[in-house]
Amino acid sequence: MARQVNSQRNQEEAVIDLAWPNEAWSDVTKEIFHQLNAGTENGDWTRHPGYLRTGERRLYCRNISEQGKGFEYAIFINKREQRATCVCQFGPYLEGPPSHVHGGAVATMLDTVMGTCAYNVLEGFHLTANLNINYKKPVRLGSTAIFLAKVDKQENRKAYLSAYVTSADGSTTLCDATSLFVQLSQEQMEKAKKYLPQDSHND
Ligand SMILES: CCCCC/C=C\C/C=C\C/C=C\C/C=C\CCCC(=O)SCCNC(=O)CCNC(=O)[C@H](O)C(C)(C)COP(=O)(O)OP(=O)(O)OC[C@H]1O[C@@H](n2cnc3c(N)ncnc32)[C@H](O)[C@@H]1OP(=O)(O)O
Repeated sequence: MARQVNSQRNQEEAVIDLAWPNEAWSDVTKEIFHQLNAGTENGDWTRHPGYLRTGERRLYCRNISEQGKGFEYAIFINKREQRATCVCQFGPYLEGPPSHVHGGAVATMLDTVMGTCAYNVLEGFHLTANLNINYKKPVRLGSTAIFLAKVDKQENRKAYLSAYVTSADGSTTLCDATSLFVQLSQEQMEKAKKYLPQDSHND
C-alpha cells in the first residue's frame, strides 16, 4: 500500500511512498517483492522508498498516476555488496513493439536501478555519463522482470556499473547493460544544491 509521508517542505504537496505492493501488482510481482523485502529483516538489504510527489514535478518513472498503467516497481539496496535488485511490472502504457515493452522504458528502469544503486552505495551524487544496453529478448507488456545491478569499479569520480534483467523466474536473460556514472564535483554540487529537495526525500 502506498504510504503517505508528509514532506516538511510543502504541506499541500503530499510525498507518497509507492514502492509497496498495490492492487495492480500481479501475484508474481508481489511474491518477488516479499522475497526481496525479507532480505531487509537482517539489515543486509534496505528497501529504497519510491516517492510520488503530488506537486508539479514527478520522478519520471513515477509519473503515471493510474495505478498499474506504467512502471510498478520497488528497488532494494545492499550497501555492503554495492548491489541493487529491483522487481518491476511493466504496465500497458509502456508499449513499444505491439504487446511488448518499449526499449526506452527498459532503459529507464536500467538507468534508475543503476542510478539508485550509485546514489545509495557511493559517496556524493552521480549522473549517468554513459549507458549501454544489449536487448536479448523482447519483454512482454504486463510482465514482471527483475533488475540486478552492481558497482564494478571506481576510478576517481568515475563509477562503472553493470546490470542484467531477467524474467520473473530468473530463467531468461532479457537484457544486459553497463554504465558509467560520474560523481558531481564540488563546483557542480554547489550549482546543483538549488535543485536538491530540502527534506530527506531525494528520490
Ligand atoms: C542536476 C543535479 C542533480 C543532483 C542529484 C543527482 C542524482 C541523485 C538523485 C537521485 C537519485 C535517485 C534515484 C535515481 C533515479 C534516476 C536518476 C538516474 C540517473 C540519471 O538519469 S542522470 C541524468 C542523465 N545524465 C546527465 O544528464 C549527465 C549529463 N552530463 C554531465 O552532466 C557531464 O558530462 C558529467 C557530469 C557526466 C561529466 O562532466 P564533467 O565535466 O564533470 O566531467 P568530465 O567531462 O571531466 O568527465 C570526468 C571523467 O569521466 C569521463 N567521461 C565523462 N563522460 C564520459 C562518457 N560518456 N564516456 C566515457 N567516459 C566519460 C571523462 O573522460 C573523465 O575521465 P578522466 O577523469 O579519466 O579524464
